[in-house]
Amino acid sequence: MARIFRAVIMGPPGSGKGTISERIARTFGLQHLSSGDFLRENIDARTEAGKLAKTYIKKGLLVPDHVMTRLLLPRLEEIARHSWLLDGFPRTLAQAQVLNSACDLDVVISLNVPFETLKERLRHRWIHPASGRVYNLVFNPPRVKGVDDITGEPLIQHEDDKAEALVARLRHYKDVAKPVIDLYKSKGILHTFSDTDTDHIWPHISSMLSVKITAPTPSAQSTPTH
Ligand SMILES: Nc1ncnc2c1ncn2[C@@H]1O[C@H](COP(=O)(O)OP(=O)(O)OP(=O)(O)O)[C@@H](O)[C@H]1O
Ligand SMILES: O=c1ccn([C@@H]2O[C@H](COP(=O)(O)OP(=O)(O)O)[C@@H](O)[C@H]2O)c(=O)[nH]1
Repeated sequence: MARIFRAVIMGPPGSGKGTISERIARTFGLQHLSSGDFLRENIDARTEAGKLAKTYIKKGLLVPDHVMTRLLLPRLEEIARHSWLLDGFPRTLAQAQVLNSACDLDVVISLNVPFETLKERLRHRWIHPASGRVYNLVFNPPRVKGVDDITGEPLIQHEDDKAEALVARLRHYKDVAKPVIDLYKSKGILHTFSDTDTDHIWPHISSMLSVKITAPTPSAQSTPTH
């Protein structure tokens, strides 16, 4: 049986986590779990956690750690027999520590994209809210302007993708993510990719994952075969 592979992708807003996650999931057959999409599903389904999360998201705040972990960990257990890629979680050191005690990660991908590029991308980002599909008027425009390719439904723009809010958002991301990145660096599982373009980063991520996904686990290597 193929072994289970667990990966996390991190990066500031607009760094291409959603775009790259979609490619990773498609190419390597990993289940993609986006914390933002999962929260929105819970909000739409009016679950208790969804109702609580909405009060924070509406104010532009992070959802408290205990709410996030209570929501995400059971979902991870449900898909425990699959290989997965987590996008948007963990976001804080407390979340990383809880995840740490629940499972061993194989790889953490960290995206490093210049600020000017992030600003430019988010200005042109349009989203199909029901599916989480992401477009960019320059990079990957929808076939028909303002409309989702698959469903034909209207696309929307996030309020906080406006340039004015971005500096604060990025600063906040850096402060919160730094200890998480340091933790994964110290564990030797952090892989950082720096470029202005997902299409340039993608071949490097793809070849790194090809090697890691087919490599035997250290425990499998040491287990004698009978
Ligand atoms: N791990 C998390 N911890 C706390 N809050 C979270 C977490 N993941 C998502 N959220 C909340 O859900 C909101 C939407 O998340 P989502 O990842 O879709 O977008 P974002 O954080 O605005 O960034 P991006 O532009 O990278 O997509 C966040 O603004 C935050 O309030
Ligand atoms: O090389 C790239 C990668 C992404 N994008 C666009 O940049 C925006 C942010 O990407 P994404 O939502 O994947 O990033 P995230 O916020 O999830 O990290 C989206 O409009 C993408 O279509 C882009 O223009 N060039």
